[in-house]
Amino acid sequence: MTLTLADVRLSYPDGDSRTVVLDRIGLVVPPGELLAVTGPSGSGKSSLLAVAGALVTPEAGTVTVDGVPLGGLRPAERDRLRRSRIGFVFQQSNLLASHTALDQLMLIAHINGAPGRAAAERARRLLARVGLADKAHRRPHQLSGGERQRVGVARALMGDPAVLLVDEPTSALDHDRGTAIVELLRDVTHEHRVATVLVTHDTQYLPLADRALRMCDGRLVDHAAA
Ligand SMILES: Nc1ncnc2c1ncn2[C@@H]1O[C@H](COP(=O)(O)OP(=O)(O)OP(=O)(O)O)[C@@H](O)[C@H]1O
Repeated sequence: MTLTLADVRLSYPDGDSRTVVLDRIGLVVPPGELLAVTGPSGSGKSSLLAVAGALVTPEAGTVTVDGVPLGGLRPAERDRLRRSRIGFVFQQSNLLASHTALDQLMLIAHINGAPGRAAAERARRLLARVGLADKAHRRPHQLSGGERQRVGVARALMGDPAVLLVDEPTSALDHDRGTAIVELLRDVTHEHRVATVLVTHDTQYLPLADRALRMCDGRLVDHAAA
């Protein structure tokens, strides 16, 4: 299984006590599955992504990415695994203003130490896959919000991740463009056999996912139980 969380617990100090943000989370996301996670503001959705993405270390429990338990890794090894096996797509696409769409992807190839011709071909293929073949040389301000998110999806796939973590990608988009982004995420999840966790406030997108769970006070529950 590509992404596994077992009995994961995270809390933050809150005055004299602590607020439990993730409460004994168990989750398995297999390759090729788009899992949508909804839930009210403050319920722990972003914290779940931070722990799954090796950005925050939980107090208890284990997170396993692509067969590797994160708990046993030194910080440098964890950083390497994050770079090589985990892709992130953010609420705002977080693109570099001075870089073209193609350069945003090539930056990943540079960071991973393989910026050659094969990487350039992969970058062009991915941009074509997200519908931007003819806009590869545009900078972010020359793209629409939906197009910027498409670049963000292509960039996240550039490093050939096993896990894709997506935080509110539709929040700045209207319904049609939001639907198109979630459908794109579902399709590339299937094609690239990545394990994708999509956090969204918006329950209208849930039918597009392969599976949907709800965060409720730090627990992950089925929608029927929420
Ligand atoms: N670094 C931190 N220190 C202290 N408390 C934190 C920290 N990060 C998050 N929290 C708290 O943890 C809880 C869960 O936050 P989280 O961002 O995971 O929720 P969320 O479901 O993603 O919310 P939203 O939908 O508003 O983005 C909140 O009560 C938040 O205030």
